[in-house]
Amino acid sequence: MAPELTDQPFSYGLTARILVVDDEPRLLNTLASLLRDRGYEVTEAHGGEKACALADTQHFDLALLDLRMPDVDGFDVMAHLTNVQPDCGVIVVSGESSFSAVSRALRRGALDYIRKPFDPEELLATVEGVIGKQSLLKAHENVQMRLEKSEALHRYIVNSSPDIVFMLDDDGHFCFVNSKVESLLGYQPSELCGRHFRHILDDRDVTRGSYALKGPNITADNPRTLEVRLKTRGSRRATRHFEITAFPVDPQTWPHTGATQGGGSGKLARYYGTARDVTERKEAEAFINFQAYHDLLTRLPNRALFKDRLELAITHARRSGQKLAVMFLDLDRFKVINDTLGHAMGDRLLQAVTHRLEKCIRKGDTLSRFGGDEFTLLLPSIHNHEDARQIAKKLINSLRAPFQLGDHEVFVGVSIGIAIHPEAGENMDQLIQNADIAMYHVKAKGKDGYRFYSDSMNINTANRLNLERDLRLALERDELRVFYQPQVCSTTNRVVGLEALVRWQHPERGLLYPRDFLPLAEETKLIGLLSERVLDQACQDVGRWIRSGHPDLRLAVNLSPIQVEHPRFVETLMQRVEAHNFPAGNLEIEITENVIMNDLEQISQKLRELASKGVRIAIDDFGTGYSSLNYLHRLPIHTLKVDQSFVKAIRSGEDGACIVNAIVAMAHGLKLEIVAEGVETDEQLEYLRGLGCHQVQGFFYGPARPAADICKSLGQTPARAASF
Ligand SMILES: Nc1nc2c(ncn2[C@@H]2O[C@H](COP(=O)(O)O[C@H]3[C@@H](O)[C@H](n4cnc5c(=O)[nH]c(N)nc54)O[C@@H]3COP(=O)(O)O)[C@@H](O)[C@H]2O)c(=O)[nH]1
Repeated sequence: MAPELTDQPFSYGLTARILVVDDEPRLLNTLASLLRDRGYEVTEAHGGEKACALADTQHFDLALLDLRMPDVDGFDVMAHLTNVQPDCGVIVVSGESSFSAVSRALRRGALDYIRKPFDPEELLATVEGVIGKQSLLKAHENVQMRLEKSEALHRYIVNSSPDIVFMLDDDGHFCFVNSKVESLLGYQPSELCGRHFRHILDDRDVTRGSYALKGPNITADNPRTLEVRLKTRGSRRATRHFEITAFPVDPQTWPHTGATQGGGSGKLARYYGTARDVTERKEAEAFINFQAYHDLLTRLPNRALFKDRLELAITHARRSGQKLAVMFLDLDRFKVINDTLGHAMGDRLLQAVTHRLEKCIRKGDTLSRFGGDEFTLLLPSIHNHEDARQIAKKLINSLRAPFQLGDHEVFVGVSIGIAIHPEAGENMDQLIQNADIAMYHVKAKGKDGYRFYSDSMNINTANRLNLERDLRLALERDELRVFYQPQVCSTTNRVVGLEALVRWQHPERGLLYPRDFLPLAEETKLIGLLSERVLDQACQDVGRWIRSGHPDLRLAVNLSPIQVEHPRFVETLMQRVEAHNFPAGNLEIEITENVIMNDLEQISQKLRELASKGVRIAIDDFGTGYSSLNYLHRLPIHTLKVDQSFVKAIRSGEDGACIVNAIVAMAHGLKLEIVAEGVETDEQLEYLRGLGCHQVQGFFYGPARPAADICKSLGQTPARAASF
């Protein structure tokens, strides 16, 4: 027995404290002596009033109570004791023998009844019996209380666990689940009990999750751990990530069956464990992972992920014998917009561009942001070049419409280089590099277009470095030459103009053509210096011829987009022209439509400035670029140069020639001069004459030649190439 377990210590056996109440002093005394002799701690109360007063101040385990007393009777004392000391047992010792009095006393809570006069032994036996019962009851209450406390403590600990705590039977039905399941997933523990845990597994994890407990080797030392997604309750259909650890239940230590929260299969609990919510960790991991492989601004795959996918696609293409395409996309005019409107607008533009580009591709394609305004696109399975061409056109067209950035309407274009596997590269690096090289060729040709990589574009890195070094030396050593190709009046056969075309007299490789070194000059920005040299030389040569009797002779010079886009373009050009005293009215600059459209506003301003100084403007390769006719009458344009490809088409019949017809008719309508390029045959010349195209240029009259040759021929009639 453990009396300290009670709130008010109970006096067991001989140490029990007994209150004896009677209005007869003699009887009171006898009773008290009898009990004291047995070792009880006895307090005497002479009458009911005294008894109530004692009960207010002292604790008793038992009261021996006379019923019939004046003023405050036994029933009143019982009522008072019930109030102030409900644990105190009562034995009625009374002369009252009526059934109703006895029954009333017992109903009011008396534990026994002894009739006066009493037999001392019987009385002591009754007292002992009642005290024994009392202490048993008390002990039971204590045990009960301890159990309840212990149960509450364990329940508190289990329910306060940050994890879901569960027990499952052999089939995987819940036997128990703590209330954490409600705050984490929204289920009531009672609704889960008896249900299979599959019920809360996310559909994607049902198979893996269901088999997780099937393994034979789950032991206390080798618990089963797995990560699964669990469904939350309700219509949100959200899932959260959990790390589950399941241990086997030892039937020796937990031999109980069934559910502890209602329902249940009645089977033995087989597993117990915890499910820890790791959603935040998983989301953080997913974010870190996303960040490592994606560009956060556009949310596109980054360079690393692109390379990874390309590597896989190449392996697959090799196995299946299929082709794949890599495109390198570089935005035109992005830098200007970014510098003018600020980086925030630049970022918005990149997002909007991404959005449009994404709409042009299929699910299996990979569009990535390679850096800055560069994107790469992988088309993992194409049939032929035509497939890639269609996509490239789609991408270019998708960016044609203006972008609205706040109050600003801006235009961007895109230059696309395409490398097809396996022709344009066997491995990942080659393909990306070659697509990049092809893209540079688009840029050099006036941007906003696409080109397929071809071997002629490639100069490997070592060659590239050598070539760059050689080109710098060429500028120092004055190895660049300016050749001139005549522009001839088709009716008089007289030379009306000369197009300056650069050549490089390489000390080892001989005469090099622009295609061999201009892309590199553009890339390395040597184009500026190179163009200055060409212009200086051409102004000197042609200026001399003008002064020596050919006052109307026109000098046509090609300009690189990089030159035109330079903020000090007009100033620099005019400085050189004036330095050579070259008449501005004899100078015609050739630019492509794409250069104009790249930055219509800026370029128009520059062209107007030049035109106001007398410089003529020619649109080179007309018909191959934007072909946005709108700018023609808004800009000070003097000449349209019909591209060679249209002139070549003349020989293939009427269909091929119809573009030339249209361009010439339009030029007449707009009162523009027209020069047909690439004229090689009589047939082409006749056709053009017939159309009223009065100026022609091409091998028919001869290729571009050095100044010395031109000098000799000037004034002569170059009827055929041989005479020029
Ligand atoms: N920025 C600068 N660009 C320049 C300069 N010099 C040349 N270029 C650009 O290089 C392109 C190629 O020039 P080139 O190899 O000299 O070819 C020119 C002619 O040789 C060629 N042509 C002329 N007639 C015919 C012909 O009958 N058939 C035929 N197959 N080819 C012919 O065409 C080129 C001239 O074309 P265009 O410029 O369109 O008038 C050249 O296109 C320039 O863009 C330079 O100094 N700076």
